[in-house]
Amino acid sequence: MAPERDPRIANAFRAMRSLGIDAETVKPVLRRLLKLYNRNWDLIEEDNFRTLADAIFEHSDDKAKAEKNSDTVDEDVEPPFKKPHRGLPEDQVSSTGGNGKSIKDIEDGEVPKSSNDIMMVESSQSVSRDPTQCCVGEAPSGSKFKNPIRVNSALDEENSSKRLILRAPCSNQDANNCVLDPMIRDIALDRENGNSIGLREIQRSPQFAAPTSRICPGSSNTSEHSEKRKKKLESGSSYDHQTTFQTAYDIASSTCGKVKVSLTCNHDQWQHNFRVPSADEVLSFAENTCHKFYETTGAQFSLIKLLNELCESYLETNRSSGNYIHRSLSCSRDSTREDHPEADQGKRISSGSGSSVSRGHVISRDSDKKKVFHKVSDITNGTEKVKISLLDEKGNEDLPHYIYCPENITYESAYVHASLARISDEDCCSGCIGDCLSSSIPCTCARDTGGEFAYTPEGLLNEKFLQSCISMKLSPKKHHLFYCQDCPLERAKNINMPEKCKGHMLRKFIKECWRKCGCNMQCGNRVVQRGITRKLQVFLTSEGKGWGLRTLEELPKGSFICEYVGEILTNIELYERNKKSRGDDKHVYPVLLDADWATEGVLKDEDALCLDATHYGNVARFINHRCLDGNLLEVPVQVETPDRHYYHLAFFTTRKVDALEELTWDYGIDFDDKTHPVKAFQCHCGSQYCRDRKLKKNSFRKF
Ligand SMILES: C[S@@+](CC[C@H](N)C(=O)[O-])C[C@H]1O[C@@H](n2cnc3c(N)ncnc32)[C@H](O)[C@@H]1O
Repeated sequence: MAPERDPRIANAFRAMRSLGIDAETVKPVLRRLLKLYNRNWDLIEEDNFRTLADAIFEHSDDKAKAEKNSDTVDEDVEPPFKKPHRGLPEDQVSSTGGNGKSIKDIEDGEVPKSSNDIMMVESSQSVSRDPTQCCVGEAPSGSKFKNPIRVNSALDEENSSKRLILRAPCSNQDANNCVLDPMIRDIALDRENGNSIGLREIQRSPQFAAPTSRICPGSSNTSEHSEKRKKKLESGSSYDHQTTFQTAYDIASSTCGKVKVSLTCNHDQWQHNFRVPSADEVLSFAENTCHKFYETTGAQFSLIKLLNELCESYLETNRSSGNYIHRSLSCSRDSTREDHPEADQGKRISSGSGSSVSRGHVISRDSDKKKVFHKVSDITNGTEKVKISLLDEKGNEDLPHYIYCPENITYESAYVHASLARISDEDCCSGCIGDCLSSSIPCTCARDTGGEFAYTPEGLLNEKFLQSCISMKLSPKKHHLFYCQDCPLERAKNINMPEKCKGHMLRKFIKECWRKCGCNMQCGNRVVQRGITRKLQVFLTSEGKGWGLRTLEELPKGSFICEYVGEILTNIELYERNKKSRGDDKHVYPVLLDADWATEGVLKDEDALCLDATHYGNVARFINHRCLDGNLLEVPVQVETPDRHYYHLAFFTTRKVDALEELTWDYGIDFDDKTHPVKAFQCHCGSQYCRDRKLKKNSFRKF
């Protein structure tokens, strides 16, 4: 062994002792390491003797395994790391002995007796989510620990995982002091356990006093890394901490191999659940993502070909212009890896709604300018049955700021009264069973649609109903418009001298079966309430309309897409909001629920409602306007209340829509009316019937 007075040896023992590792355990491992590293102390001392500590734990692991394998182990003798906890039921706190000794003792060749005890939580246990500190309970009866266990939780930034540090006072010291005593076990928080925080023991050894810093070998990955590291050491190459926890693949290459795209992953060995995927797995996953989000549906598309071409382009660009476009590539030049800091800039960020967002850089070949693109895999945060992605391939727009909400929510004063008592026998089909559409005689819920259901058995809007709605909207002749006696819109503008009502469009309602009906949720007359089922995507439009919504699949005529969801506001509240915003907002998101305003003489303010999706809304808030020939039609749907001041506004396709087509509807804007709550904008709908374009033409003629 090394000379006893070598201060580095003393330091090594001291460091291990502070981790609760006794000298007898340290000695053989340190000796082996010194031999292995050719007495290169730098490697051993690095990171506060981390390598030494690792090696000790590996050694103990190996020893335990060897003991287990050779059937010589007495069943009652506990292996050093896998010892079952005695005297306590599972999921409970247990104690174990530990040894501690001074450097002096070691130098004297003496192994000191156990002086400390530790307490630890084993397996899963629910604890409070207090972010700083909490008590998880009293020590169990029979235990010498009389004080509650303290759990400190801390975010381990290096490993992006939360760690809990458990501290327990020992029996032979003052309890208050003991909380600060180095009798601490680190316990990793099992994040996959969701709300019930699970604690998993990382390390345990009867001969160790509680370590003061974390050492956590034991995952399968760690063994993999240990193997790799051992191989490296055996092959004589110098051991480098940096490269040990990296995986690097060359993914693609130019034909001559001069330019390469490689993938590097820095995965710290302490990150428990990290499984190193193969290059093939990564590529096929990425290729699927490309198909899904970038619509690279052609069979000829291959990500690997694309990346190889990228490498070729690198050379080509160099040849032709002498400029580099390499900034987001990791490029190997003459077999020497070059580090490009930008290569690592694709980050996970969080949008205002809490959605998980990928952000990265797109290389623009023309300008050599990097742009930021956004991809959100699910803007609904899991609140809808289907995921809805968001994609900005152009990198021009900030992510939308709002909170995704799958259902309407009352803001303040709106009167939305849905009660079972209000639903009369004529408003439900309590005698029905199963699917109302399968019955030979349509039930009472079809009464409002002329005794026929509005839906087909395939869940589409039936042709007759759809056509009559479309024709009412396309030609709102006089008898399709109604005029309020005392229009809430005009009243909001001037309560004392309201102007004459400008008219509201008459609508056909669908009435869906609901809670008081005897049918089940799969009944064909429950389409809107079952929610979104189609594959949709929010994307950045190229016509300057901002974000838009498109379908990722072909949609038959009459398909239900989504309903318009937002805050339920009274018309007055909307008016006040609009006044406050002073027209500064880039986009506006209100729709009026005015389909039934004509049925009552004078509508109360709290009954004149609208939906505003500015702050809270669903995917419908992204649907842009198109004059007259939009491929969607909005239909009022009665679900939970026969009171038609409040209803759902559902969108159905007016024709077959191809995959990737933008979905649009006619907002019914009067581009001349500057006072309407749905503010007119400069229309870029592109329709030949564009009303705004006509206005421009007209005003042009005037001049
Ligand atoms: C309900 S939002 C639609 C989503 C919006 N494009 C966005 O980026 O969030 C309505 C707003 O979109 C814009 N918009 C919708 N249709 C448009 C069109 N045809 N031409 C120009 N802008 C349009 C207008 O700014 C309008 O106020």
